[in-house]
Amino acid sequence: MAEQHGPPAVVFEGVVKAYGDVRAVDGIDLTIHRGETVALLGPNGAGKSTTIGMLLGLFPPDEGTVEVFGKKPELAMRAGHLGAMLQEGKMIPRVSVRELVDFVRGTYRDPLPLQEVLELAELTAIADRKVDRLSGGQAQRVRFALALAGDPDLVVLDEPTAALDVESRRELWAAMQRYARRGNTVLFSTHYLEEADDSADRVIVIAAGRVVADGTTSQIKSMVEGRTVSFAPRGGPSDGYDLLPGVTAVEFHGGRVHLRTTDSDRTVHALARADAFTDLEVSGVGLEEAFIALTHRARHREAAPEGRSL
Ligand SMILES: Nc1ncnc2c1ncn2[C@@H]1O[C@H](COP(=O)(O)OP(=O)(O)OP(=O)(O)O)[C@@H](O)[C@H]1O
Repeated sequence: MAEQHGPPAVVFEGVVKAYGDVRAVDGIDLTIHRGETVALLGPNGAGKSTTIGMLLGLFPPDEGTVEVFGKKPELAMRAGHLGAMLQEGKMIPRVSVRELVDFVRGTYRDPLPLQEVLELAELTAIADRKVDRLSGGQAQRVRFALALAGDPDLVVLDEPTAALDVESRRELWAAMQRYARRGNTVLFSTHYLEEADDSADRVIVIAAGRVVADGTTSQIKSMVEGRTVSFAPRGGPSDGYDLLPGVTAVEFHGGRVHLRTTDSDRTVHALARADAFTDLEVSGVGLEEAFIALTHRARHREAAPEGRSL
C-alpha cells in the first residue's frame, strides 16, 4: 500500500440507497486507502453498481455520507481525482483509437501524455484502428484508457470483464495492474473470486446491500474453501457442534444443521460416533453458497448480537 498523505481515497459512512421497497444499499461503512486495489465482490443484485454510482456522484445516498479524497464525489470528479469505466458506454464510431483517447484527454486540465495512456492500456499497436472495428476486449481496453486519460488518483471499474473471453480478461487485468503499480487506487466490481484473487489486495464482499466480509483474498478464500456437512439432528439440535473436529461455522436453517468444516471426514466420523444425525449430506462450498452463508451470518449477528450458543 502507498504511503498515506491526506484523507483516504474513499469513505462510506452509514450509506443507504433504496429503490421503492428495495434497499439496494442497506447501511454500508467502508474506507479504502490510497494505493489499494480493492475488489467489490458480490452476486447479481448485491448492490455493487448502486455503491459505485454513489461513489461516482451519479446519485446521492438517501442516508449517510460518501467522500472521495475528503470531498463530495461530484467535486472529486470535477477536480480530476476520479476516473470511471461503467458497464455500458457506446463509443463514437469512425474515429481511431488514438483520436478518441486524445479527444477525451483534451477535456481534462492535466491529462496523462497520449503515449502513456496508450501504453498503459496496451493500445499502442492498434492506435490507428477505428473504434467500431475492435474486438470486445480491445474496446474494453479503450474504455479503460478513457477512464485513465485525465490521470485520476482513483479509477473505478464496474464489472470490467463481463462478457470478455479469457485472453481479453488477462490483458485488461494486466493493464489495470500497470496503472495500480504507479501508486494509484483501483476499485473494481466482479462476480468472480478468481479475478479478485489475481488482481486485488483486498476484497469487500457485498450481499443484499451490506458488507458481509472484508479482507485479503486469502482470508476470503478460506471462508469459501472447505465443505458443508448438513443433516437433520436426531432428537433435535444439541450443544457443541462448534467443538467437533474441523468445524469453523454452525448454522441452522430448514430444520437442518449446516456445519462448515475444513475436514469433513473427521467431522462426519465424530457425528457418527455420537449417532447424532439422519439424512447426512456433504457438499463443496461454492462462492454462491459462501455469499448466502455470509449474508445469513450478517443478518443473524444483527438479530442476536451476542450470537447463538449451541
Ligand atoms: N434504478 C433502479 N430501480 C429499481 N431498482 C433498482 C435500480 N437499480 C438497482 N435496483 C435494484 O437494487 C438492487 C441492487 O442492484 P445493483 O445493480 O446495485 O446490484 P449489482 O450488485 O450491481 O448487481 P449486478 O452484478 O447484477 O450488476 C437490485 O435488487 C436491483 O434490482
